[in-house]
Amino acid sequence: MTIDTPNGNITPFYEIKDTTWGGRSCFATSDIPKDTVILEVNDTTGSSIQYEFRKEVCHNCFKYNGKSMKYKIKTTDVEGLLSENNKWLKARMKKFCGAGLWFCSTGCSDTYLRIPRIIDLIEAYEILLDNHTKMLKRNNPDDANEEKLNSVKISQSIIDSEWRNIEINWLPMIDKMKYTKRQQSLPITSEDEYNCARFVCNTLFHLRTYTKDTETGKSFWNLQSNELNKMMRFPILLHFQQLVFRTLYILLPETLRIDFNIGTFRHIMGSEYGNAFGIWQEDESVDSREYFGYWVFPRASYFNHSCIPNITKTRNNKTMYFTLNKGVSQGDELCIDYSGVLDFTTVKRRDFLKENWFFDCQCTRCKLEI
Ligand SMILES: C[S@@+](CC[C@H](N)C(=O)[O-])C[C@H]1O[C@@H](n2cnc3c(N)ncnc32)[C@H](O)[C@@H]1O
Repeated sequence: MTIDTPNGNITPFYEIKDTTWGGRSCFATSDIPKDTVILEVNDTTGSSIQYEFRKEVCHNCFKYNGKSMKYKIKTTDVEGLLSENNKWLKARMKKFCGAGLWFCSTGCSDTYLRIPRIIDLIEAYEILLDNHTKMLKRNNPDDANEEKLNSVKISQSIIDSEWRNIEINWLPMIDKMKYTKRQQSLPITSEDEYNCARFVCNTLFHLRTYTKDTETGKSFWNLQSNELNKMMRFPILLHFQQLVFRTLYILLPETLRIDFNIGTFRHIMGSEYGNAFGIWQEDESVDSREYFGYWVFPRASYFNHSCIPNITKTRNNKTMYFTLNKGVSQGDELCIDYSGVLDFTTVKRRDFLKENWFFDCQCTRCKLEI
């Protein structure tokens, strides 16, 4: 059974309500039989393929066969899509490198190229690729400083004040600079920052479609942010985020920079920590499947975790399905498994959730076992 509602975007199977134990959660609105697909989503607001899989995973359907994908976007594919606004790309067409996108078939690259205004994202990706190629030739000072950057003390006021510093001092300084001087102010970045910058571009691009008056856009802006928890655990992330922000502020083309500001950037990053789903290899067991990257589906981000989940997540190409693995009664909480460690002992499992997801699990199994 799949969802079939008049507007296709609100499931009739559950309602989202506040709880006293774990923020908002989803509750069945009626008795629902096993095997019902209670949510089906393909409206990602942002996705990212891991750097090491960038050539081996199709950027359209996420197919993987252990080898480099055969198809890249060609200059001739892009020429017809260019508009007045793609000034950078127009000037650089002869040197076009494929924007770091690989596909399993011409069908997949054609489908990708048919996404409305995809040229704006291709342009941003190509700019980042060009910058990354230059960065590869430079020594990254952070490699030696990692330990120091990870020992910084983090609190909400420290995070806020670091961003205020960027806003008050760095932005006005950059705004005054001419193009060439701005380029010289680009920070040195590595593969991780390059990949993260691509994820932010991807999100900015999708948020043009999923505006605040759409169900997906509304859900995106309502996502819980895990900025503080994540940075307290990995202090280096504050420095990392600022490198990505500064890179994007200097490089983003006009078409994607309209809604780009510190607030949006922090929400994109903060909500990714704790809400993103893994893009896992299909048709492989949990123990041997590859992790290709992650993506955000705001409408699917209201499921809490349970160590005896009643929902199973699956992926088919670009769609995720949330299917009941047992029958539920009206009012039951509907939960997924975040962790993949349900076989661990109670203590280990709870420690894992605390370490990686920053919460003390309040599910019925944990309550029973402790
Ligand atoms: C993907 S969100 C789920 C929706 C979230 N409750 C909300 O209001 O946005 C994940 C967050 O929900 C909370 N959460 C999820 N499962 C939980 C559980 N079993 N026990 C306690 N808190 C939980 C944690 O704060 C976690 O960071």
